[in-house]
Amino acid sequence: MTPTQAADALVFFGATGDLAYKQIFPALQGLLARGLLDMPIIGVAKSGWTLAQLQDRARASLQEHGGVNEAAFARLCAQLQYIDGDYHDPATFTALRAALGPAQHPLHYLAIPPSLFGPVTQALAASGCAQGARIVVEKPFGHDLASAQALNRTIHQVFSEASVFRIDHYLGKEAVQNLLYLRFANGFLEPLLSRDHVQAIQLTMAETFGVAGRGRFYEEVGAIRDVVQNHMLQVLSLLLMDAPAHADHDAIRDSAAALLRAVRTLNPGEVVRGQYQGYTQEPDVAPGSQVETYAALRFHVDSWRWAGVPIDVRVGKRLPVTATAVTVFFKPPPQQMFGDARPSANFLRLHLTPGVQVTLGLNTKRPGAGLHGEADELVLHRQHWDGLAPYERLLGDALAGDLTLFAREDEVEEAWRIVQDVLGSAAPLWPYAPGSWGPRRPTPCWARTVPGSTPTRPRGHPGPAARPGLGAPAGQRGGRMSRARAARPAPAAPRTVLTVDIGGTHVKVLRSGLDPEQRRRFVSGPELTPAAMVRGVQALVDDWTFDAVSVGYPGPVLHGQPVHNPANLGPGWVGFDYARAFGCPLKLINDAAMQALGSYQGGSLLFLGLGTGLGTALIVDGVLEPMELAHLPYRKKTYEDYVGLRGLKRLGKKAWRREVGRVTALLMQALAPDEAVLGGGNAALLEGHLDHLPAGVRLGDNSNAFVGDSGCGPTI
Ligand SMILES: NC(=O)C1=CN([C@@H]2O[C@H](COP(=O)(O)OP(=O)(O)OC[C@H]3O[C@@H](n4cnc5c(N)ncnc54)[C@H](OP(=O)(O)O)[C@@H]3O)[C@@H](O)[C@H]2O)C=CC1
Ligand SMILES: O=C1O[C@H](COP(=O)(O)O)[C@@H](O)[C@H](O)[C@H]1O
Repeated sequence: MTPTQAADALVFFGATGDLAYKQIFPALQGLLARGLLDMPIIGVAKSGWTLAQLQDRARASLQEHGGVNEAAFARLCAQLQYIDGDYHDPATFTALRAALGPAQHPLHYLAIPPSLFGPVTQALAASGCAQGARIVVEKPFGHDLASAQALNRTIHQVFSEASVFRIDHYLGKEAVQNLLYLRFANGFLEPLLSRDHVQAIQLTMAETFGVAGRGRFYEEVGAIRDVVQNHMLQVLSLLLMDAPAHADHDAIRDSAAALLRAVRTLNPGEVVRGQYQGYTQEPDVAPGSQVETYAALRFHVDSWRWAGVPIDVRVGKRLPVTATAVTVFFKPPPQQMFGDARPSANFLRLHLTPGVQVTLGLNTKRPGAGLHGEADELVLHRQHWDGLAPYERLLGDALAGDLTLFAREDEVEEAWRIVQDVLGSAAPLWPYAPGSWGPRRPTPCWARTVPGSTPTRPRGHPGPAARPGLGAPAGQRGGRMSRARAARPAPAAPRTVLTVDIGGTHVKVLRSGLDPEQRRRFVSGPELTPAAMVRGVQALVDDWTFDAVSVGYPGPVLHGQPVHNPANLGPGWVGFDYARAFGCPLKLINDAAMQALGSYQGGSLLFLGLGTGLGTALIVDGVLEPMELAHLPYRKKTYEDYVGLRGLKRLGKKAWRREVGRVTALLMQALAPDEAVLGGGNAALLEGHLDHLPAGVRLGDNSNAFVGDSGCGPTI
């Protein structure tokens, strides 16, 4: 069969399965509604069902996934046949051959467990059902490189490559096709996408839900096989490939395959694997399962165009949002012409799910006197979601014989080669809290959520997909470009940040990219002035280079400035020009807030910093609120008098620990956080004494002070 001949029968194996229920019946109804499926539709499975039962199942599927179009559903019922039989039984295929009748070019869709792809292909050949036919193969295509190669060999014994449609539903997404179109239909964009202008790329696929009843399947794959080997690498190949000679299937696939060949095989040392807490309690999941539900991976493309540009991919289940987006960060201008702080990074962000959105991050002049800038976003978003659902588009293309949106043999094998060394337990597995952005430790800076790279729901996205022809409001085609003042700051450029943590006994410093063990410190105390602090820091770090300074200040901060002097240090901290003294862009925040950020894993968190004083901060659903609870009355004094250093000295360790427990319990009662973290220099005295503390309390890691505001911390 040549690729341009349209199919004259559709056979779908796996008719009673989960995918058929969630995706295939809605796609069939969509195709029928558009008049593209005027042929026999034959479902094959082994449930022992009747045709009427399959029709009932189809109706239930449509009711749950977009609604029933009665006219199209009536056609579906009229055209639908059902063959009940085991795929290992040749009689099933004899029955299929008979049901196909005069059809010359059937399309066989294998929506079945991957272990059956080979046997069903062979049975199709043996029964004569493969003659003149095409085949659609679900994902995952293989389990690793060797099994993918073996499956390709098996399939090619029966079908030529031009008749094999390896489905990756990401390629059927409107936004993924828009990525291809945007790149090569706009002349200005293409020259910018190279190492000359790009400093980093980040692709995140986040899902709030877990394995959602697919525990058995997930146990065999894990996140890397499930979505990195296929969806993520397809997106990267379209984003990074050179321009194809034409828009036809082979030219596009040639470019994508050439790109994949240049992607370096992943190194386990540049992969972080995580598993959400509670995964092993999911149905069909092994108690001690080592399967990852989260992965952060650093890719390198060894090509003239992309050499040296870090490409970070993060995927995970039970993360804070459901969204997929890729962000290209551009290099800053070569000179800083204006006196204000270094401008935010320019970026191009493509939201891939849900909906379609393109965002360009720019710096523009703030209206008013002087030349001062602010971060702006130009946002192109669809008013209504009226694109074809991916399965409808892909099945329609396969029926028509259009291979453009299907993965080719060499692409699939290259993708397996790329992930091959990081499959299974090649990298250690770290737990993470559901609703957080993945494991905290020992996640390197690059693998954490970089400010601004975090996908949120694109603006204007109406939520669940409304399907055309089903009584949904008529979709408005075309996009709308708006100039949107960024609701939160545009992403900071990935850059080197010196973090300074000012404490009552020591000032500690660390540069981003260094190990926490490499932090340095000098003694502070009641005499320390800000000028002395700056001199001390500069002396300590004169062999380090950095682009910006981040200061954790031990007192209340408003609009980036101290509100009053720290209780335990010298005078002069209010009104001091810290940025001028350091001679570079600087951000100052409350020190407890900084540590809280470093400890935050989602939900609501109360942070108590047990140092010379008592630092307090609360984060609720990503909103940070530094607080000054230390000076509230407690017994005859204040909280700080009991749990700060003075309290420790006066009471002794044992009684101090009891007071820490009481104060923590009181504050937890009042503020009802999901958890409390006790950090600060004296928190170490609680190790081995956690029985003094209420439930829901954990000890923080003091290096979080450097994580929280080093430019690698979570987006708040
Ligand atoms: N579910 C999803 O969300 C997604 C699934 N996929 C892929 O789609 C494919 C199908 O997945 P899914 O629908 O979840 O799987 P299910 O286990 O839900 O369904 C499997 C289907 O195959 C049939 N089947 C299995 N073994 C036999 C056999 N020996 N003889 C006859 N029929 C058999 C089952 O029939 P019966 O029930 O009658 O036994 C059922 O219809 C897989 O490749 C999966 O990776 C891809 C993306 C998403
Ligand atoms: O293939 C898969 O994709 C889905 C995500 O697809 P999306 O279109 O909703 O972004 C993922 O949840 C699933 O685990 C995986 O098998």
